[in-house]
Amino acid sequence: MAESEKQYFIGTVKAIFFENPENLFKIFTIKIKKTNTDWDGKDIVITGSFGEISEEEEYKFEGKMIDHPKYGKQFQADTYQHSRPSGRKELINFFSGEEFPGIGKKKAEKIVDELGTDAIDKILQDPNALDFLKLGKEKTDLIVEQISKNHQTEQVLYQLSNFGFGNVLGARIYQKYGVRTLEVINEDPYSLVTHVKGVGFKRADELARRLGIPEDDPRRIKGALVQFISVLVQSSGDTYIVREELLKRTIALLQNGNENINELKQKIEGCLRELVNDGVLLVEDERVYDKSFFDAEWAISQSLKMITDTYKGVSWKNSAFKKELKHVEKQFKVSYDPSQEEAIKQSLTHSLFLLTGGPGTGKTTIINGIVAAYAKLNDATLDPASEDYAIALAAPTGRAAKHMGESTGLPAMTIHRLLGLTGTEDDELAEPTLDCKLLIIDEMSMVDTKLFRTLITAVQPGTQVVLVGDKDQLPSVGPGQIFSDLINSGAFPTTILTDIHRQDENSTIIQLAHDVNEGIVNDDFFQNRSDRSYIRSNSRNVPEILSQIITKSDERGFDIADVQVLAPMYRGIAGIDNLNATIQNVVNPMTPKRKEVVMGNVHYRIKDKVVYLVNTPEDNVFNGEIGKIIGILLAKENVDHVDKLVIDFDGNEVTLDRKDWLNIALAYCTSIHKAQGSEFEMVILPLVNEESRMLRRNLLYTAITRSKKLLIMVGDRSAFERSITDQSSERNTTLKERIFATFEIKVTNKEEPTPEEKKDYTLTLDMIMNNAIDPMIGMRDSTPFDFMENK
Ligand SMILES: Nc1ncnc2c1ncn2[C@@H]1O[C@H](COP(=O)(O)OP(=O)(O)OP(=O)(O)O)[C@@H](O)[C@H]1O
Repeated sequence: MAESEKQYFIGTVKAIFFENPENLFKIFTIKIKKTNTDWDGKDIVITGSFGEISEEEEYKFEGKMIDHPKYGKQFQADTYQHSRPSGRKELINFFSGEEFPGIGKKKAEKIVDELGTDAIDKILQDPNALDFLKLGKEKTDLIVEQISKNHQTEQVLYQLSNFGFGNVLGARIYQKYGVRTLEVINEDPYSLVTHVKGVGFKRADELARRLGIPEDDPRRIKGALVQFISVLVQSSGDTYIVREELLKRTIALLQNGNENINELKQKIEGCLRELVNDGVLLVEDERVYDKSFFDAEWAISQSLKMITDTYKGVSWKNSAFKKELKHVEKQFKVSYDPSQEEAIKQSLTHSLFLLTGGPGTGKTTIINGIVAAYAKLNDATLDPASEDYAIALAAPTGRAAKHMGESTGLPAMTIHRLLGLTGTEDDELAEPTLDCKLLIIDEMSMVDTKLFRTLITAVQPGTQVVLVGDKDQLPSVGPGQIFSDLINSGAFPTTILTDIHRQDENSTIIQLAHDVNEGIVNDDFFQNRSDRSYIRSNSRNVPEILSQIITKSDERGFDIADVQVLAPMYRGIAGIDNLNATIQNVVNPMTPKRKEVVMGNVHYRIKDKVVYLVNTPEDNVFNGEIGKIIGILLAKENVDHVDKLVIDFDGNEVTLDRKDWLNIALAYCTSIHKAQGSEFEMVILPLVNEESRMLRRNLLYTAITRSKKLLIMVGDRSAFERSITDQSSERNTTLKERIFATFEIKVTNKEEPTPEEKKDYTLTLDMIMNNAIDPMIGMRDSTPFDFMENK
């Protein structure tokens, strides 16, 4: 075999034994006709991403031989083609065959004489290549269509690989646009930025350059604008971008030093107008929105107005309320304090009520009271099996929903489940309706703009809605700060609970959380108490210290399921990925006889603690749920020939094929964001100076409040101090303004944000023009995905 020649196999597909519909990955065997490798078997297993592969058909596969640790030698194909007739005789038979009526042997000979032995390629590249036959347009088109139909998918994937897209991304692009892929790309490669996850502006830009699209082409400018809006909204959590900021960033990205900046700016503004005309973006005053966020904020405020307008009030008197509350207090063996009593009353007498409070202030106790008193006063049934049952309880995470269900004794579910959402892009288009009279949502701080839009627009006239949460926790991962915007609008009755009721003499964690929330930094924070301690460490020593703590906690009888390490970031020596590997080696190490499967850099073994990263309602597993691996089924041991993991999510056993392992991660250490809505017996919290740009009060507060019994803080003292003193700035949203407008609330004395509250928009156009400032400052080595997701 010549050095430069690629390894190939030509053969007929015998049996396809694995296909992943998501990414076109397939595994099959072929009967070999020809190869330039030294493989001397009759068959070979081929793996790779392919469009349509049909059994009994002949293909040529190019790629390389690999030695799979379990399955032995296989051929990993990176390109493939339907075997084409190549010799003169074969080609003449092909063209004169039944597939092409109207072409006899003579005409077939003519084609090969004229176009040569690569006639098929020539016809695929140029649909006019057959014009010389003078068959007439209709007939010629039919022949060209027939040829391309046979070779289309592979043609597209082949072309995509020429464009530099790997198998996975290429397959994803093909899945989006199908046979129109090349047409779409040629027309506007930047549309990939909007439509295909994983293709960013830079990638589309490289493609555009190859296709000869000029640098100042409007398609390029629009691609940059759309990309920036999407990245900035996701990274900042804002629902819009300040126009000047967007222009600056776009100029900085597009300029190459030669053009006139003012001209470029005008062009960008022209493209911005076109995107607005096309309904992709929306500009209002100095704000630029992705139109879907603009619409969502309006839809939310209008639904809230409908809910308050259609509420008819109550038929019972205050004396009846007082009487029923006494019964409820007796039932729950509790005596509600005045603010708690007021909260229950407000919730029962209003269409929409907001309840916020820190840990242990009695939110759950109040929800119980609301439900019980509501049932009594409205003569409503609490029997979920009854046709008349009309109470819906939900929370953003499975864990929080479970907690709600356990404390009320009534069915509670995730908001996704309640609304029949799938957790995929399709949710954007969903318009569910909610058939209930009382709706209570817990952990409201985690609900983002898009989810709240779907939730609140589903509510029917006359429903009473109670939204409960802790406004001081981290805001939602997705854009928006719904709960605090609703509270700060002042448009709805709200109770802010401040008194701590949890009676545990030895507990100092809750008080610590409240102190952090008030910005109190003192020595007490770093003192060791019976339920919390602080261990000073730099980032390098964090893994070793954590290993020791976990070994000790194991000796003290803590189940690893109850011990949770929470960290702010994925990267770094004290980051989530490294700590997971470290802890796994301590609590669940590999031994020669154990089974293990590997995915990327992650090893999975029986007993490993894992977290689920997406919503799969059909299996009843949701994002953030923690489970334990209880079985590993190797491909060679099962009929499907695929590696499988069996995971126990709290009694719900789910089997995941290898292709679904992207949906899980090791969970000895998770992000603080992911832990929202969950509580753990023991929390270990490493914070180090390297994470300084992430360290904010609400992050530390959220982490501390996840701990029920024991809290161990490890890291740089200054990292903790900074977390307490650095308040996060408000997100930029306009929900409050929409509420003011919809509810016709006159805003007087509108407060200007303080300089610290304003986002850091200090880059001036001049500085960028002079190349004095890196326009990607603060963004280059980090994205929100660094700490929001694990990929
Ligand atoms: N008025 C009260 N009198 C006595 N105990 C109370 C009162 N209110 C709440 N509690 C008790 O305080 C503890 C904390 O209450 P609860 O769980 O309702 O608070 P929470 O705000 O939901 O807290 P978290 O968010 O941490 O779960 C519980 O043990 C509860 O029984």
